[in-house]
This record gives sequence, C-alpha cells and structure tokens, in this order.
Amino acid sequence: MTDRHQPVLIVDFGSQVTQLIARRVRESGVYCEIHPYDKAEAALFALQPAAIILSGGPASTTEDESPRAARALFEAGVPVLGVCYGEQTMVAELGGAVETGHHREFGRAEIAITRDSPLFAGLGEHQQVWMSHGDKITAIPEGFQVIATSSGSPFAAIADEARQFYGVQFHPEVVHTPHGAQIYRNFTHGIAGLSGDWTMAAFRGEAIARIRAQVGKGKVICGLSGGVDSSVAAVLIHEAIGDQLTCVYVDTGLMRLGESEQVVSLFRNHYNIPLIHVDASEQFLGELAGISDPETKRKTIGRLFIEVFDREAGKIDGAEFLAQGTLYPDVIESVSAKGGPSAVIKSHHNVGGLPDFMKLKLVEPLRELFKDEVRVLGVELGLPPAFVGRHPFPGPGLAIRIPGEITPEKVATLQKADAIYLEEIRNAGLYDQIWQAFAVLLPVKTVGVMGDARTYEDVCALRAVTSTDGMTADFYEFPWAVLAKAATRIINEVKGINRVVYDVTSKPPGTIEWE
Ligand SMILES: Nc1ncnc2c1ncn2[C@@H]1O[C@H](COP(=O)(O)OP(=O)(O)OP(=O)(O)O)[C@@H](O)[C@H]1O
Ligand SMILES: O=c1[nH]c(=O)c2[nH+]cn([C@@H]3O[C@H](COP(=O)(O)O)[C@@H](O)[C@H]3O)c2[nH]1
Ligand SMILES: NC(=O)CC[C@H](N)C(=O)O
Ligand SMILES: [Mg+2]
Repeated sequence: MTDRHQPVLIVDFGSQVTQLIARRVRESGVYCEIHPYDKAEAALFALQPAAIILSGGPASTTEDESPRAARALFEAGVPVLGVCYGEQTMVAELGGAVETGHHREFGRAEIAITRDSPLFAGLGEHQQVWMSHGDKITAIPEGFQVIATSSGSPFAAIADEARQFYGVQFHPEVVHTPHGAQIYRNFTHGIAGLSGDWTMAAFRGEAIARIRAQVGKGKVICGLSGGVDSSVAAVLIHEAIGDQLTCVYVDTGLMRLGESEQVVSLFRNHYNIPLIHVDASEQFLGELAGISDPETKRKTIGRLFIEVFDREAGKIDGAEFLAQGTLYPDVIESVSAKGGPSAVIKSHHNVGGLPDFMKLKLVEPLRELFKDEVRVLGVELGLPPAFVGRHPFPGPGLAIRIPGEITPEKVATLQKADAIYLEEIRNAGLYDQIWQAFAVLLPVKTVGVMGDARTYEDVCALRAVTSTDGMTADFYEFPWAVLAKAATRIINEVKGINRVVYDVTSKPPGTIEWE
C-alpha cells in the first residue's frame, strides 16, 4: 500500500480516547487507521503498517478472556507502543505481570524520566501526564527496562529498545499530557522513521486516482446537502470524473429555514455540476409521523434517503454509484460496535442507518478523514469560505432536534427559533468561533406570563459547542448579552415558545445533538 505513505495501525481495546491517538498521529503527517483488537491481525496484513499502537481500554488483563493483542502484532518486526491497557496487555503477553485491586490513579500525575529513550527525545526530566487506570504492572518482560516512573506507577513507561517495544501507563493523546503529541511524534518519526508526508495535497491526487479506478466509465450521483463534507466530496469527484457526476439535493422537510433555496442557488452559482433538487418532504414527514424513538428516526431517515437516491439514479441512465460525504467519525461512531469493543452511540443516517441491501455502490472518498482535514482539503480544492466554514448540519436535520414525535407544526416552530438564534450569533460576530450552534424544541410545556396573561407553551433549548472534529466538544461560553437577546427575540417572535434554556453539557458526557 505505498500510496498510503506507510500507515500506522492503531489497535482499539475500547478506550474512550482512541480517536485522539489517531488525531495526534495524523497531526504529525502520518496516516493511520483504527481497527478493533479482534480484527487487528487482518488489518496487519491489509495495511502493512510501519508501526503499531495499542490503545487503552476498560478491561483488566487479570480477568479471564480479557482482550489480547494478536501475537502477529509483536512478530511483525515493526515498533509497537502500548498505551495504558495496551501497555498492560503487552506486558502480560510477553511474560511480565499485572495485578488488579490497587488504588486507582486517575487524573493529573507527574512522571520522572529515569533513562534516556528516543520515546522521550527533546523532553525535560519531569513531565505532567494524565493517568486513568486501576491495574498495576508489577513485573516487566525480559528485555524491557523502566524509562519513567511516577509515585503511583513504578512502570509508568517501559522500553525494549532492541525490539522497539514501548509501553506507557499514562495517556499521551489527551491535552492534559501537555507534551503528549511530542511523544507520539517521537514514536512515529524518531523510532519508526516515518517522514510525515501525508498531507491534504497528497491526499487530493491519490483520492482522485482511487475514484477513477473505482468508477471507471460509470455514472455517479452524489448526495449533496450543502454541508462541508458533501460539497468537498462533490468537487473532488467532479475533478476526477467530470460529467459522469450528477448531484442530488434532498429537501427532507427537516431542513433549516430557507436552506433549500440557499444551498441550491449557492451551488449552482459556483459550480458547473448538474444538481437535481428533490422535494421529498411529504414522504419524510409522512413516514416519521408517530415515531419518537431516536434510533428508529435515524434508521427511517437512512432508509428514505436511499429510496430517494435509488429513484433518482433510475432516472439517470446507468447510474450505479452513490457518493456521500461520509467522514471517519461517522464510520467509527456508528459501526465500531459490530466488531469493536466500544458501544454504538448513534446510527449516523449515512452509515449505521443505511438499509442492509443497497442497489447503488457507495463512493465515499472522505471516509478516512476527520472534519478539520476535510476543511483543509476544501481550501486546497478552492471551495469558497461560505462552504468551508459552515457549521455542520446532520443529515436527519431537525428530526433529531425535536425529541419525541415530529409534526410539521413543530418543525416550523423550530425553524423560526433556530434562524433567530443563528442570526444573533452572526450579528455578534461569533459564528466562526463556534463549531456548531442550533436550537432544540423540547416536548415540555411550562407556564409563563405574557401581556399579563398566562401562557403554557414549549421550551426551546439553545446549544453551541466548540470542537475540532465533533468527537469531543465543550459548550461555548457565550457573552450573556448575546444569549439574552436571542432568547428574548425567540420568545417574542416565535409563537408556541415561552421559555429558552442554554445547554451547558460537554461531549462527553453529552453528545452534540440531543438524539
Ligand atoms: N439533504 C441532503 N441531501 C442529499 N444528501 C444529503 C443530505 N443530507 C445529508 N446528505 C448526505 O449525507 C452525508 C452525510 O451528512 P453530513 O451532514 O454528515 O455531511 P454534510 O452535510 O456533507 O456536511 P456537514 O457535516 O458539514 O453538514 C452528506 O455528505 C451527504 O452525502
Ligand atoms: O450527517 C449526519 N448524520 C447523522 O446521522 C448525524 N448524527 C450526528 N451528526 C453530527 O455529528 C456531529 C457529532 O454529533 P453527536 O455528538 O450528536 O454524535 C455533530 O456535528 C452532529 O450534528 C450527524 N451527521
Ligand atoms: N485506561 C485504561 O486503559 C485502563 C486500563 C485498565 N482497565 C486499568 O484500569 O488499569
Ligand atoms: Mg450535513
């Protein structure tokens, strides 16, 4: 796989922060993929990685049947770095010992580097790190030496320099380990000798070649939402196959106020790519009527999207491919549970929400990328800022911002509130500081007083988050005046809402959307 620039294989044992390992590795210009531990051997043969990282995880190596790294990973002749559970399983498998039931070490800790190692090249003797474990290594395998200690972990970092095997009990991937990125860089560049040549400019050329190889002379329809991902996908595919591509915008009836008109005109003004505008709102709202379970909503919407795409493909002679702007987090969040040890959080409409049988073959050129990488690719492709800087908007749209049953009236109410909220954010000049902002219509009525009369109406929740890739997020700290103005306007201008609240939940433990 030479066009993959010597990837790194990340073996997932179910840690909540495995994605962050991938981010740190990619930020240093190295391509990597995450695979569940029980599929790691197959991934090893398919990817031919230049280095392997074993993630943390919730299990304990002291339990029977806890997950293990395949022997082949240690026999591949490439450097291996084990992180937390990854270190523990490496130790257990290679002849050391791990015990359970010691005091938990959770949060900030300091390590002392006790021995020169390329893993810590360029770092001072004392390092702040972040720990999150209960088990403890009590003996290390032959060939290993301790390279760092902490008060709670005599084996905070270990190395077998000859075999290039490394283990760290702390998590270098989280920001609470301030020099963690340097540790990953030392591993990938210094130890594995990778050059960091994986850039979006390189990706563009390779992606185009892959699209051409996959599609041949076939015709492709591309689901275009006007969001960053599908706009970038469409322009990239157009560059690859020109007029074999037709874009399809689906008005689900769950879009934001005025969105359909805006997207269609913006895209038609900027690009000479044929775009079909399908109004499927009656079908979507009809089939969603009476459904209040979030996963059922998502699966229904996933199926309806495919029905619409199938119908449109049938009208275009010989269209056999469906392109989507699917990203890496969509894939990980909805499918990892099938093989991996982590839980399904949500079925993204374009991945886990897809029906089992599909006539159209998928073309997903961004399937390996994170959101911020897609934005860089968009700039590389010359997309205007109006596309590249847009807040994400989920395919299921307002359906997952109306907990409970969806009705056309509720959609109309939410559209108005959402438009006011975003207008106030833009007026205050805050749009680009916020990663995503939207309103949610709650199925909760509260009592209010307006014009001396009692009201009994719905609650609207406002959400705004900062993030880099949507995998983790913080709530945005608004200046109060902006929130207050938005709230006042919503209550005054939108019939049916008499109370506004602000959501101050981060992700985790929350998610960005409410369903
Ligand atoms: N209304 C729509 N019409 C056609 N395709 C859509 C629509 N909504 C979503 N899709 C398809 O589903 C994919 C995933 O949606 P998603 O919202 O994650 O991406 P996006 O809309 O392209 O970008 P963004 O994340 O910035 O909103 C899109 O890339 C697109 O291919
Ligand atoms: O196209 C999409 N189809 C979906 O089914 C979907 N669910 C969530 N999202 C978007 O993903 C990001 C993370 O959202 P959550 O924290 O709610 O999972 C946020 O940006 C969400 O808006 C979706 N996008
Ligand atoms: N974060 C982790 O990988 C934890 C590893 C293991 N479950 C422990 O508690 O020690
Ligand atoms: Mg979108």
